[in-house]
Amino acid sequence: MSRLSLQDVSVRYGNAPPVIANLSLTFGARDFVTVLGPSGSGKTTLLKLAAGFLQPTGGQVLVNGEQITGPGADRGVVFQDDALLPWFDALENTALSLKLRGVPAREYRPRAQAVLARLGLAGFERRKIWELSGGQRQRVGLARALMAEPHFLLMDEPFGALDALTRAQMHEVVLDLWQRLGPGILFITHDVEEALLLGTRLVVLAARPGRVAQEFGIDFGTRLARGETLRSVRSDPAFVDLRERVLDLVFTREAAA
Ligand SMILES: Nc1ncnc2c1ncn2[C@@H]1O[C@H](COP(=O)(O)OP(=O)(O)OP(=O)(O)O)[C@@H](O)[C@H]1O
Repeated sequence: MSRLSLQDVSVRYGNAPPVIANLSLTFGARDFVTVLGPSGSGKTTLLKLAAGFLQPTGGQVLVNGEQITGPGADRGVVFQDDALLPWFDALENTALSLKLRGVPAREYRPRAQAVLARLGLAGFERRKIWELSGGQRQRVGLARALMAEPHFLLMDEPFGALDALTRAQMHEVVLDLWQRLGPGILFITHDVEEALLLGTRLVVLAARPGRVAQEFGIDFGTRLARGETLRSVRSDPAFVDLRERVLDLVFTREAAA
């Protein structure tokens, strides 16, 4: 089973104080780790380390015990600004990495079509990016990340710009693909409810330097994925209590920083 491990990592930009110090975090297939923390606590930096876009100045990032040296097909990345190419259609954006590698269209088309259909975009393959809604664009971003059948999905506030209803729909999409395909997910968010509703583990970071303040094991996402309603989960006293505790933890620390 695949495991991604950040071991005692630190990041320092130039001579400035460290942005992340001695942070350790390991997750594997079927883990859904949500990461919450005040602005500047190093959430995006953490994701860049896991993606291999950035090398730590101390410590190691390992996939299955091997130190990573850069991005890899085993790790799919989704950002908030989905970085889709507006002059390509949904299918070409989905298949972009295969297209760039020279894989012929007759091979990448059916694969991209299947992934788009899984994300509810059957019939939208030929639409240009500017002809899609925000939620549909994020689905294309997700489809692109899924094309290589990654073992890990790394998501940086992917739904931050969406309205509440579309965001709730995207939560269902992500929980469904997590349940069916089982990648390990690292999901960065600013939103306490989102962090609680999706994850199996919630990691709260503290700032200056970025480090793990606390970790909680949670089952709300698993319950939603199994069919419990959002209303029932959100009104569960365990959910309400934990939301208050986490809000306290994040905002008290933010105020103190
Ligand atoms: N390339 C860079 N050069 C110098 N400093 C950087 C660079 N990238 C990030 N930083 C600094 O590192 C710190 C952590 O940034 P990061 O984006 O990881 O935090 P974050 O928790 O994701 O913040 P936010 O919630 O505001 O997105 C910030 O103080 C930021 O200014």
